[in-house]
Amino acid sequence: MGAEAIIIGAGPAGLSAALWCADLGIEALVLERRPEIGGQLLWIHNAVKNHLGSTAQNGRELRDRFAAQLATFATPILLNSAVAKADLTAGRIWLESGAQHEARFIIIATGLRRKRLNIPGEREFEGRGVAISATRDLDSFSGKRVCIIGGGDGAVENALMLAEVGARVTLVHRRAELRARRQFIERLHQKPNIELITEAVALRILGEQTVKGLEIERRGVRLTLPTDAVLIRIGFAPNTELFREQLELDAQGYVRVNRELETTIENVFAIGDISNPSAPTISGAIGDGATVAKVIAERMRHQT
Ligand SMILES: Cc1cc2nc3c(=O)[nH]c(=O)nc-3n(C[C@H](O)[C@H](O)[C@H](O)COP(=O)(O)OP(=O)(O)OC[C@H]3O[C@@H](n4cnc5c(N)ncnc54)[C@H](O)[C@@H]3O)c2cc1C
Repeated sequence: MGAEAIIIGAGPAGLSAALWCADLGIEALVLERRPEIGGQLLWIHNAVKNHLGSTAQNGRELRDRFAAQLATFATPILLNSAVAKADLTAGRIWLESGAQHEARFIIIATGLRRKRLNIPGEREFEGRGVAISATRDLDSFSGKRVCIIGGGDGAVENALMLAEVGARVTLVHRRAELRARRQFIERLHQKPNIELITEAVALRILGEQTVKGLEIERRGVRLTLPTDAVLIRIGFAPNTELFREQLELDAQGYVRVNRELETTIENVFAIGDISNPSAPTISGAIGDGATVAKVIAERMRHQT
């Protein structure tokens, strides 16, 4: 028998939906494009203290606990299985490999990705001085010049962490005011090795074998900041391009859902960060997984 529900994405939302489906007797199949489950949990390198009922040294530790709990059920989770195409009305999904899956209920839990600037040099120097993902090896930046682009929590927190290991940090932000939380901004102003450049736009990343500079434009004037590394921390975007033609999205690409987390297509749900632009959290994603499974169980009960 095929699955009754297909869950796309194995972050907290998808894993919670899988757990609840198993508990409620719904046959589910999870499709995850990466080689391991966890979604953004794998990017959390600090302690997770705000998840009720369980703290963790980092997101990976929390992920391991989710995985252990899920392993007590027999829900199939296909890794390296990126969904490439979907006919949501027909409940049909195609993987990049060409394999096809079908189910009456589709649960989309594809989460967020880090935004890129799409400027010259960004892809060319990625891994050779340019970083989009989280910075783990902080000590390697000691004594180095680092430009960080962005003005939210991620950018300012990274600037503080790097300043603390002795990097010379320039924070480049396109607006006049930073968007980060107040505690971060107060600490930023106390660090002599962080320079803040506001109202500036990054134009291109320069280098040869490795990064040598960042060209920016500020109030109509172009200048090059000499630097050893460029970290891009300009926020997140929802992974919803695949469904753009079929679902109703808001201006930022987040899926619009009703109170049952159902999209504009019957029996197609969007849960977790992709339908929650204002408050993306682990707890919220997990709650969505529970809600969607309960809604599906109720529909199945009334139709059998
Ligand atoms: C640095 C950082 C720190 C954070 N700290 C906290 C914190 O302290 N507390 C807190 O509550 N929240 C925190 N968050 C937010 C939290 O991690 C997210 O809200 C949560 O992970 C959202 O879960 P999700 O399942 O909706 O999406 P995600 O975790 O993004 O998972 C989505 C999954 O879908 C997969 N996917 C995407 N497209 C496809 C496709 N086409 N086919 C198959 N699979 C696909 C992805 O690979 C991914 O595994 C933090 C986030 C970050 C980045």
